[in-house]
Amino acid sequence: MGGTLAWRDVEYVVRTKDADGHNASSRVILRGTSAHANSGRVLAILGPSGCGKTSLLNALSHRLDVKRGDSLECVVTYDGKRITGADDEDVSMSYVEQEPKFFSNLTVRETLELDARLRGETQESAAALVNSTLRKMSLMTCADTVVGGDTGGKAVAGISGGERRRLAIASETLGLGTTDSKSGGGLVVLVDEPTSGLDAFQADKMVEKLVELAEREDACVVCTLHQPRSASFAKVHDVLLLASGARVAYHGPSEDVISYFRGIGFECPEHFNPAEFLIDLVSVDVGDGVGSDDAEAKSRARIERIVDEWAKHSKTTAPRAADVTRAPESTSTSKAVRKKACDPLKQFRLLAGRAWRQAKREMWVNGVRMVASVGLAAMFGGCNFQLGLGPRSVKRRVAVLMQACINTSMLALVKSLNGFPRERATVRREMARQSGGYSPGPYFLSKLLIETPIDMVFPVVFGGVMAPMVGLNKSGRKMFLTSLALQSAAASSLGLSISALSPSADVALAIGPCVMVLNIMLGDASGAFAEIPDSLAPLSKLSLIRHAFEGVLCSEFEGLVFEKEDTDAKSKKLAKSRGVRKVLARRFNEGVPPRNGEDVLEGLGLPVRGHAGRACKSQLGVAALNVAVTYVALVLKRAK
Ligand SMILES: Nc1ncnc2c1ncn2[C@@H]1O[C@H](COP(=O)(O)OP(=O)(O)OP(=O)(O)O)[C@@H](O)[C@H]1O
Repeated sequence: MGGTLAWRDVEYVVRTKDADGHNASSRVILRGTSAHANSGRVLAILGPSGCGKTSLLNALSHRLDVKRGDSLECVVTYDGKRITGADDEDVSMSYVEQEPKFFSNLTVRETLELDARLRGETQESAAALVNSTLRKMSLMTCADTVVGGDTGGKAVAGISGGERRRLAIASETLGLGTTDSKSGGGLVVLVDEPTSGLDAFQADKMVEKLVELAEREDACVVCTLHQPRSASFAKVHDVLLLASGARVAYHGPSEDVISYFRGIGFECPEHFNPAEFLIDLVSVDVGDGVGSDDAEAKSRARIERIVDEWAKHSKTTAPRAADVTRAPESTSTSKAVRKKACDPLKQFRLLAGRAWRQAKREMWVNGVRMVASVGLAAMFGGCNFQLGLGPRSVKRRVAVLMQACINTSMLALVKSLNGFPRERATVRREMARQSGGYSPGPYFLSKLLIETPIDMVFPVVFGGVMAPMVGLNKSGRKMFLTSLALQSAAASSLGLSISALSPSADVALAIGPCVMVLNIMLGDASGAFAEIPDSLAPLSKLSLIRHAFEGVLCSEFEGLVFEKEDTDAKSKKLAKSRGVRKVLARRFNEGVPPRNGEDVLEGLGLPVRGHAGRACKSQLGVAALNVAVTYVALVLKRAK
C-alpha cells in the first residue's frame, strides 16, 4: 500500500535561564528541519549527542512540552494529510520511549494481553495475538517472567534491557499492523534510542526487529540511533544525518550515503564503521580546550559546508519534504485507521484486574505494613496501658486518641505519596496511546476500588490491638475503628491528589507532610490541645484530622461513666509519693471532675449524642473532594 510521513520546517525555540533563574535567553533546538520517511522502511536518525534527535522525534509525535516563552512550528503529514497526533483518521502513530516503564509485577505475557484486551480483542483473540507477537519479537523465552523494575513497592528483578525494549515496541504496536489488524490505515512507529544501553549484539538484534516490523507491517519506522555498528547500519533502509540544531546533513538510502560524501570530498576510510564516520563528520571537535580553537573552527566550517552541500543537493535530486507534505489529498492511498479501544466499563474491569494482580504480588509490602501496625499499636497500648476510669484518664484518653489519628493518617499519606508517582509514568504513557489507550476515570476508579479496602485494613488492625490494651470504651469500638479506617482512606486520597497535582514525586514528597501538618493544626476544633484562630476556623472543615478526632472522641466518650478515684496502675504508683499526691490533689480538685463522657464532650464543645456518625460522613466528604481533585488533575494533565 505505502504511505509517507513527512515534516516540513520544524522549528523549536526554547527560552532558557541560568541556574539562578535569571538572564533569560532563547535557544534554537530545531532549525527548520524537513525530511520524510516511507512505509515499509526504517529511517535511522543519526547525529552527535545534543544535535536534536530526540527533540525532533518528540516534535513529530506532538509530545514536546512547549512551555510559556517557547515556540514550536511543526507541520507533520501522512500522505499529504496533516496529522496532529490525536484523532488522525489515516494513521496510527506509536511512540516507544527510551526508558519504557511497566507494571513491575506483571509478566511479559500479562502485560501484552492487557494491551491487546484494551485494544478491543477478546480473550481468545488476545491470547493468539500475544503468542504471535511474542514469537515475532523473540520474547517467548521470557513470556512468563515478571517485567520487573520499580513501579511496585520495591525494585523487582525482571527481564533484561534488550527484552524490555522489545516488549516496549511490542506493547506499543500490538495488533496495529496491517497483517494482524487488517485496519488498512498507515502505521507509524517512532522509537527513541532503542539500542542505547544494549551490548553490540543485542543492539544489532534490536535493529533487525525494527526492520522486520517495518517490512512485515508496512510500517513507517523512525528511530534515533546511537553509534550503530556497521552491520546494524547496513540493515536500516534510510538515514537522516543531523548536525547541531537538527540541520540536515544527509537524507536518503543508507546504501548511498558513503558515495554521496565521497562526491563532496569526504572519503570514508577503509574498514571504518560508516555510522561513526558520518557522526564524526558533523561533530564539533572541541579538543581538550587548550589551543583547540583551530580544530573547533575547522570542524565548524566543515559542518557548515556539509549542511550547505546537502541543501543544494536536495534542491535538485532528493524528493523534497516540502513537496511530500504538500501532496494533494487525492493521492492518499490509506484508508481510515480503525482506532482500537474498548468501552469504559471494560477498561475499568481490565484495569481493576491488573491493580488486583499488582497488589496481590506486592503482599510482602502489606505484610510489612501489618507488622508495623501491630508493633505501633503494642507500643501505644504499652505506654498507656489500662487507663482506668478515674478523672485523670480523661486527659490521657484524649491524648491517645489524637496520637492514633495522627499515626494512621501519616502512614496512609506516606504510602500513597510513595506509591502513586511510581506508576504515573506508565499510566500516562498508556493513556496517551492512540489505540488501546484508556481514560483517567476507569483507571482511577479501579485503583480506588482495589487499593482503598486494603489500605483500610491497617488502621482497623492498629485500633483493634491498641484499644483493649489502653482500655478504651468497648461500646464505641465499632465507631472508633470506622473513624480510623475512613481517616486512612481520606489520607490516602489526599496523598493521591497531592501526587497528581505535583510535577514530580520529589515535589509531592516535599509538600505532602506540610499539608498533613496543616491538617493536624486545624484538626483540633474542640480546643483540647490548641486553639484555632477564628479566621481559620472554616478551613478546619477540610481537615481530615478534625473529622477523625471528633469521630473517635464521640465514640469514646459517649456513654462512658467515670469513677471518683484514679485506679490505674500509674496513678496508684504516683499516689504513693507524698509530694506527687499533693500535686495531683491540687490539679484535680481545681475544677469539677467530669462524671461521665457526656460532660467531657460538652466541655469540648461537641454534641453529646450521635456526632461520631456525622463526623464519619464529613470524613467521606473530605475523601470525595480529594478524589475529585485527583481526577480533575489527571484529566487536565492528560490533555496537555
Ligand atoms: N526544554 C529544553 N530546554 C533547554 N534545552 C533543551 C530543551 N530540550 C532540549 N534541549 C537541548 O537541546 C539539545 C538537543 O536535545 P536532544 O535531547 O533532542 O538531543 P539528542 O540529539 O537526542 O541528544 P542525545 O543523543 O545526547 O540524546 C540539547 O543540547 C538539549 O540540552
